[in-house]
Amino acid sequence: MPTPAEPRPGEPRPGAPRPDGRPDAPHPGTPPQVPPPRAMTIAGSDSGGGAGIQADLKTFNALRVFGTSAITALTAQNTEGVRDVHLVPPGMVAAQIDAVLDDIGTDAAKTGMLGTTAIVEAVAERIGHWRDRLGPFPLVVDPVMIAKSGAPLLDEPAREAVRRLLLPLATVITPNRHEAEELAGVPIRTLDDARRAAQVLHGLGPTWVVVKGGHVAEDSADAVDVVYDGRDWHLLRAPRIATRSTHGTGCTFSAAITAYLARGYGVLDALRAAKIYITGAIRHAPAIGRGHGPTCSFYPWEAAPDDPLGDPLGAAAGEGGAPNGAPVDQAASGAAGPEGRQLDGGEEG
Ligand SMILES: Nc1ncnc2c1ncn2[C@@H]1O[C@H](COP(=O)(O)OP(=O)(O)OP(=O)(O)O)[C@@H](O)[C@H]1O
Ligand SMILES: Cc1ncc(CO)c(N)n1
Repeated sequence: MPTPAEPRPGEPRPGAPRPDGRPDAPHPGTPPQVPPPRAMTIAGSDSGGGAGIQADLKTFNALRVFGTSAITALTAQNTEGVRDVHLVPPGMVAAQIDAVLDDIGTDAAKTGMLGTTAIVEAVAERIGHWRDRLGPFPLVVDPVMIAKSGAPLLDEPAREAVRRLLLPLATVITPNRHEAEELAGVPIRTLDDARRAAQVLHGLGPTWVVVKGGHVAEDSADAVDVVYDGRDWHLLRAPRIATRSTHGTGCTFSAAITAYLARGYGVLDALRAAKIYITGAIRHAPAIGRGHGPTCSFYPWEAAPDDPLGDPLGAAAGEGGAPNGAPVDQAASGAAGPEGRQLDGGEEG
């Protein structure tokens, strides 16, 4: 019988307690674990659990990505509104980012509620620093400004800081109608207005712009998001669901984009997969609270318990060994929504 290999000098014996007191990696006899993709959210806490950090971490988890966080603010919030806000000192926001990225690293990150200019400055500075150290991980900027209930989540002067410091760092920005109007200075009523705003926003430095359509043409049958990368136009189209459960839809959508980027999807595939996810999460929203209820982050587990949204775009979407291996448009041309409907309005001139 072969004798078990002796550990080399300096290596711990399998199963022995680690000198730093941290739990040892796999229990002897268990197969080696492949570490999951990692995603970080830098955002505000929503005590009601439907938006902000909570929506982001639930979404990362549902999409099988290990989530980490830096909290920028505490909100006392529920489905009816925001009762109070307590901002985290910018140095503490930076310390959370440093603690996570110094040890755990990340495969993608997103920002949500940032509150003030000082927090925007701290976040932009630390992201620049850690991208220099770790490599240029993708960053999704959801330029959150006001809650659905109307409460401000970013003060007026900080908008300029978002425009100047954060948008140029972004791989993808995901403004809703109001945020796109504010940042681009373009009023939006129609999809053509959204295209005009996307063009202006692209000029501010992000690689991809998604102007979300939740609040554009609200009487139309579909919820359509306009996508622009400086060269090509795409539409993310899905049926508009008649519901009051739309609290945190923007957070959940941008978190899903971040999760798919962390999993190695190309940007357009990540957007298409995230659109499928948010549509399903809205459709399966639970009846929670008296106001605008949350969406259902874990609906894929109920629909297919053995394969929760393994790959909504089909095997071609390029996870694992061959990220982005498939031609993006070929992969997406087969992407049907939860209704079996085509989600992508296709390329446009
Ligand atoms: N009723 C709906 N039915 C289907 N999709 C929707 C609906 N409302 C929003 N969406 C989609 O959800 C995503 C988020 O868009 P939305 O414009 O609601 O973000 P938001 O206003 O930033 O949300 P929030 O402020 O609640 O976080 C987009 O893909 C949008 O098209
Ligand atoms: C903390 C937080 N972030 C974002 C939003 C936007 O939905 C919210 N309502 N609360």
